[in-house]
Amino acid sequence: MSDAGRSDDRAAATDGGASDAAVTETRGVGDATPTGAPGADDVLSVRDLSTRFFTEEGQINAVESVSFDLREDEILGVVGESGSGKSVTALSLVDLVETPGRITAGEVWYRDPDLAEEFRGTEAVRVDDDHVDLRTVPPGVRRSLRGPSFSVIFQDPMSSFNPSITVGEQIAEAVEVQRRARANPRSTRSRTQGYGLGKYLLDGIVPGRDYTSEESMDRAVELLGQVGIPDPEERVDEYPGQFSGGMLQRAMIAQALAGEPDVLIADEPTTALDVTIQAQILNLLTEIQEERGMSIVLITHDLGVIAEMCDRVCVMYAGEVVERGTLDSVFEDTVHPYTQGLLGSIPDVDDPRARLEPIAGNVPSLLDAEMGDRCYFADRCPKAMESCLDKPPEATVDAAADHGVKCVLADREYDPADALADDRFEADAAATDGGDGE
Ligand SMILES: Nc1ncnc2c1ncn2[C@@H]1O[C@H](COP(=O)(O)OP(=O)(O)OP(=O)(O)O)[C@@H](O)[C@H]1O
Ligand code: NI
Repeated sequence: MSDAGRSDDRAAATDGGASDAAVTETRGVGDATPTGAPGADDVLSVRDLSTRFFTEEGQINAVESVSFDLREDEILGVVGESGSGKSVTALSLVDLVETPGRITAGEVWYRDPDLAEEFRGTEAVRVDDDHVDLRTVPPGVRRSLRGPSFSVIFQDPMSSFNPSITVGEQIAEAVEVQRRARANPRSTRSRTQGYGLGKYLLDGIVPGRDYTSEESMDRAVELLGQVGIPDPEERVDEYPGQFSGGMLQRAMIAQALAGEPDVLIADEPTTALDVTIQAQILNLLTEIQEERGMSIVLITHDLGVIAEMCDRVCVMYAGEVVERGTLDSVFEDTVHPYTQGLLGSIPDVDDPRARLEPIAGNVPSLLDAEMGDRCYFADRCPKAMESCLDKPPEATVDAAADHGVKCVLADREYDPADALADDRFEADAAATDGGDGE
């Protein structure tokens, strides 16, 4: 497999063509590496998405050329340690990255035949069959999709409620936005006008009282009940501050479901909850997903949750997707030592006394200046070799299982004789500082 067409420049993320060259050569029949146009059953196809934060300390590469497909009716798990770029990826999908952050490259193809029809032939908007690259549509249209098309359950429930509006009104508003969008699917303008209330107070718009219909309020009560909030008829009139963290988390899930979105992005939706409720909520998500045919991106630290719920999985490390594929293939034919490490840290249900083995070392800072151009996991990797000082291209493990990995072990066995000496990283860093780039 040739590495030839590969640009060494990290900025190659902005130049999909060059960085894809090597990947294309490794592709098998099943289109394992998501580099081409979105497939017909992909609700969402992300290509080479990069998001950076431009801070005083320097440029932080929070999301580094991430690509994946979200299929219709599937749950895609995104897993990785703290700081691996999961939340920033989620925010990037819905265009909610805030300054000093910015999406610097990539495509976010969303399947929406009406939208595609509306923009087909326009110059600035990229359309591919039924898919539209959301990065190229006007920002107002992008916002209008939040709710009826995309919903996000954020890690921090406080951030998605306005403290001065009752929980019920905010959920009812999400119901109304969805109803308007459904009533008028072809008109982007009507959606855009509908946008702005409920959870979109992120943009500082506050709905007036009595804005929501009784019908939507009834639906809000129903949704609160569904997510396990006791006495929903009463709680619906309370303010977010009157809810405990766990209750608010559930209310946020109700709010996200109110829009009946095509795509639900759930960022650690149950971290704040106790184990019983956690299981309840996850069951609820699965049920609703099956009932409504929704696609879910489920972000979690917990590979156990992934194993239970997901069809497909993306493993993130240091801003990159390092291994991805169907659950079975990634769990059974694991290639990346990082994935192996995460799997090793799942509690063994059959043997509760089994020790957890967290991966030694820490996630790198993601500061561009400190990242270099090699496998980012190499300095924690029990199988690091000399070749890991070069950036590994994504290789196909099993095309049929959509299983790809960024690791040299994809096509060679680990040989302890090749083990990398500990001081090689410093030597490599020194060489990079000396400016050996081409
Ligand atoms: N507002 C910000 N300003 C600067 N850097 C940021 C900002 N938000 C995120 N980052 C950086 O982006 C990186 C990825 O963060 P992210 O929140 O996506 O990680 P995560 O995988 O979701 O972690 P966790 O599991 O803890 O939620 C972090 O290392 C952080 O340094
Ligand atoms: Ni996060």
